[in-house]
Amino acid sequence: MKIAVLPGDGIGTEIVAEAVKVLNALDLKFEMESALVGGAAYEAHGHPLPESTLQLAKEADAILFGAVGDWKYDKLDRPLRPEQAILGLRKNLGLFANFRPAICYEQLVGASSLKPELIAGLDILIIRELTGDIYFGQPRGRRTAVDGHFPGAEEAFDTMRYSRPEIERIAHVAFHAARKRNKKVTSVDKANVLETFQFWKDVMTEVGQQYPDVELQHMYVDNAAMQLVKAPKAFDVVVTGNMFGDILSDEASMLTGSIGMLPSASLNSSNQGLYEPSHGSAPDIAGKGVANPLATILSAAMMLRFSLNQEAAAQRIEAAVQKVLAQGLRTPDIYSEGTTKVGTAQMGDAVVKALQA
Ligand SMILES: NC(=O)c1ccc[n+]([C@@H]2O[C@H](COP(=O)([O-])OP(=O)(O)OC[C@H]3O[C@@H](n4cnc5c(N)ncnc54)[C@H](O)[C@@H]3O)[C@@H](O)[C@H]2O)c1
Ligand SMILES: CC(C)[C@H](C(=O)O)[C@@H](O)C(=O)O
Ligand SMILES: [Mg+2]
Repeated sequence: MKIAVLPGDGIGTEIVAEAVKVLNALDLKFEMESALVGGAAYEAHGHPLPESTLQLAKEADAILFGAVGDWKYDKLDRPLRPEQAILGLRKNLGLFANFRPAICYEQLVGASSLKPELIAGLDILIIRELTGDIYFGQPRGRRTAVDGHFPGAEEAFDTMRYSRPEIERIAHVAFHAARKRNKKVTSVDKANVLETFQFWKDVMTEVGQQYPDVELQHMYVDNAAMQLVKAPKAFDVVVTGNMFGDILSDEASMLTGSIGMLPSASLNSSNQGLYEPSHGSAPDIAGKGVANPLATILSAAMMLRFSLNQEAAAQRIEAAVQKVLAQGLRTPDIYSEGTTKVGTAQMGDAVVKALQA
């Protein structure tokens, strides 16, 4: 079992170190190889996704990824910016299915900004299409406007697009996932305005007919953003495009207490996967030893489950995470009165200890 370990930038290195600690504490044999990615790779090799890093990722059974990005790179040409590394990995490896489960652990009900009764027992799964949409559509760029409100003005443009097979395959992923859960799929779109999302809705409806045992609900994205904080437990599986999924998953993270609790898995059609927390490199807290490593540790559990066929080990990690939360240990992002504040490494150590108990 070969794991490519790509810590990246900012808190990426701190949180991945804890996940690696946890993996090493399992009685399993992994070959782990690390490489630079993002701003760190740009500094060393002049490119955020060097050929050697991409090659390592392609050859591995799974990739454990931290986060990339820092404000100091925002003025670079776009192809050289750290974020292009994660986008390039997703595209090159065909990682089209992004699973972002938002689970509110019993012990964290008080850590969310929402009322406890709204989120207690919450378990929803956001499935975000990850290799299409306005993120990758061509053409894009800058030009002089020939029409619109200001002809002759400088303008920028991107292209939103989805093809039928792209929508069909993510629809099947969502319906399959729902079959193993509460048998409800909410497809989030903006069909009332965008042709891309009318097409999305039509194809979702067609594919849904093959799953008569699963309820399909359509919802506009603006309403979905509102319903997620009004009645989040009404959702089971949420399937949506790349851009809406990016935004709604950050919103859903607050239902779990913190973005530091939201893991993710990005899979391709051969179940090779990239596993990363849903959050970014958090430059505001990087280097302080206070980042929450649990989203990354839980992403490692997803890696064991989805790509490495080690369900028992995945469950051991998840149980260990619940145990440290039950012990009252909290990084600052999930701290509340009466609990014990710990740093990144202490939290990782506690998970390792809980694994062994
Ligand atoms: N997949 C990725 O690598 C990824 C994802 C999102 C953002 N980014 C990049 O990260 C950089 C920072 O972006 P941002 O600030 O908008 O988003 P962010 O997710 O990095 O941070 C948002 C807020 O959440 C907090 N936070 C994030 N992770 C945390 C953790 N584990 N524990 C405690 N607090 C945590 C941060 O301190 C910050 O206040 C940008 O360069 C952005 O492009 C990368
Ligand atoms: C860093 C950025 C490219 C990325 C995205 O928009 O997909 C991030 O926000 C995420 O959610 O993984
Ligand atoms: Mg995001």
